[in-house]
Amino acid sequence: MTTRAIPVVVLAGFLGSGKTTLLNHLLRSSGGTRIGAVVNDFGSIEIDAMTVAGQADAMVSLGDGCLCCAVDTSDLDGVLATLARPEARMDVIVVEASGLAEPETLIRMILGSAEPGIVYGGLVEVVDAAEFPRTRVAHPELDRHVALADLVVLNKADRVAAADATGLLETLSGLAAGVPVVTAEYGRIDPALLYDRPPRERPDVEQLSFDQLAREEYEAREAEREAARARAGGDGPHLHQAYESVDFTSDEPMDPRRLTAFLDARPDGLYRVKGFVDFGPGDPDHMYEVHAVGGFLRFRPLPRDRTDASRTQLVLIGAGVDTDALRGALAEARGPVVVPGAPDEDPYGMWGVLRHVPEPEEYEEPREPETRAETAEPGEPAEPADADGSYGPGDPYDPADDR
Ligand SMILES: Nc1nc2c(ncn2[C@@H]2O[C@H](COP(=O)(O)OP(=O)(O)OP(=O)(O)O)[C@@H](O)[C@H]2O)c(=O)[nH]1
Repeated sequence: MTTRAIPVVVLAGFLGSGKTTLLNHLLRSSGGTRIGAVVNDFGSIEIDAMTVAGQADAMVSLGDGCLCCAVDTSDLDGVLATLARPEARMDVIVVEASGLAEPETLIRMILGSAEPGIVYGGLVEVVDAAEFPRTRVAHPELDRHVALADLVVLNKADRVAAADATGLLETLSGLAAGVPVVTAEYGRIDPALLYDRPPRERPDVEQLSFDQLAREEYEAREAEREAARARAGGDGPHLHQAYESVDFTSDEPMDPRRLTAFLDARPDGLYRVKGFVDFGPGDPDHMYEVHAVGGFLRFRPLPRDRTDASRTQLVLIGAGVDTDALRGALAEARGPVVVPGAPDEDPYGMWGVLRHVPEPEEYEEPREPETRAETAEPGEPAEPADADGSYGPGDPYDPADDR
């Protein structure tokens, strides 16, 4: 029996570009390919890890801080060694970098890994179509990240006009000369772009030449880039140097009006918010996943019996933000707990949240029409609650739509 080296693919992209969404798409559409996921969260609450857990064949979280800053690379080596054990039977390992990571450093760490069972499998750079023009101005180093990629995914194509998407594709193709640039919505790319489908029984000689070629090609390209960087005066500042994160946890439910007022008026520098919110009596049946990226804000209801999240856990990431003020504002947005049916109950309190809930069709994997008909229970509504497909306060949120 031959043992082939397992490709390690690095999934990078600026804060909120859609890396976890893409990783989850790969995991859901793996079609038998065994994927090991390594997730590196920037904050100490591991929101990404919680979102990915349960879907991967094996998931390891390397939390709190950018992996690329680790002086000691043994953490990553240890994780790769565990996932590469023959008993784990992995076909591919995907390392999701934090949104502030330097992909270059991560690639070097993988190439320099002492683990013989792995081979560097390429860099996928995810770009947020709606935010890239702005973030690129603030962070010119993003151009360098795109240039390093082996595959560029122009994600969130649904958020820009077709003409803007075309312009962005041209820009990205110019930056990443010679590599594929694909557009995507919710990270739905063809997994074959990243790895071969179960490449189990390949003859020795083919495996060797394939892996060897990939490495040699990368090393030649890297040497060229290294020389170009040295001529230009080095790597420049790392993204995460300017950013700070605030973690917030509360066992007390959050007040929907005060939390949405805070989020709707969030300071400019606060680029990313993610996590889970418990609105207590505001919606006893659901926890809410929240995401803010730049000017974009979304809540997504998660039936309580189908999520491990049980209390409010938020990570806020920004540059030039007053972290104490953020903590104070979040503390102010807690409770008081309203007793259902009591006179001071706020029946419209959740409206501000529901305004930011997308229709499930927007973010779900497309389903075959007959799948829904087959899985529907007798009497279960076949259509969303309202004629326009939206959910409003009082409408039952159908857990089947979360599937
Ligand atoms: N409209 C739209 N939203 C998207 C798309 N892809 C992802 N999102 C949303 O963007 C938000 C951030 O997505 P994530 O996958 O968490 O982004 P990330 O890159 O992992 O974020 P960080 O780990 O914080 O850097 C979530 O609300 C996603 O549902 C897309 O193609 N279109």
